[in-house]
Amino acid sequence: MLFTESLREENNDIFQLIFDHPFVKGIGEGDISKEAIAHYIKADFEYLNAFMKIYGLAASKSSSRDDIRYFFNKMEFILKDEIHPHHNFCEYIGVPYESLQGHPLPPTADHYIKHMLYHAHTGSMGEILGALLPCPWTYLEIGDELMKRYQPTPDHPFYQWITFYSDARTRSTTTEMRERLDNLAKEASPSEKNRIRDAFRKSCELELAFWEMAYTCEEWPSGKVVKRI
Ligand SMILES: Cc1ncc(C[n+]2csc(CCO)c2C)c(N)n1
Repeated sequence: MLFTESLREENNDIFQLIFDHPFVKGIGEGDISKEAIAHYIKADFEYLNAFMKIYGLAASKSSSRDDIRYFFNKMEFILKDEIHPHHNFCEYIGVPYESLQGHPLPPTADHYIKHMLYHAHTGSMGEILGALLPCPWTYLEIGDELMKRYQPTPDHPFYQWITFYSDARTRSTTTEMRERLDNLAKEASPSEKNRIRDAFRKSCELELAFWEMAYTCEEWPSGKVVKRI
């Protein structure tokens, strides 16, 4: 069994909890509160910024031009394309995208970003990819699950969102990242493989927690945050 096949199997419990999460089901049903969507976009705009920075850190740890090109292309894809699903959500709630940018992160998004940054700064390339992979993989499977369960047509309010993630490009992002990680795993020691497993599972947990954060409009316990300058 390939290393990433074993990761998928070990974390199937979390994948199923994600498919059954009320926010994710709400995408399929075309019914989510405006507050939850706005909360999601505010955090996810910052999440995508962090994701691009992590690709940059991974590029700085790359030893071949092929690897540098790979991370560069992935950054460009986020900048140019990954914003389309955000636009779909913004149009649905009738709020300009710009007004949802630059907000402080709620605790779960803050945790997720710092978890990825930790592995990017301290870990091997395998560990970085292990922390990043649940992002495209869970969204690809959400897209597939929603297509299967709800068979949305172009008049569905989240048709663009669902088809974006069940599209061939999210599939190839996932497949390429898996192939890179499977190749690295062939050379990895048992302790490194365990660190990759840990990074992967925590990112799966944090993907699930991110949906819950948006659904419950999670805030910091005091209700106050220090604004960044
Ligand atoms: C919390 C959260 N997790 C995953 C995605 C989806 N996503 C973000 S970047 C990317 C491409 C990776 O190269 C994908 C699929 C999201 N928007 N927000």
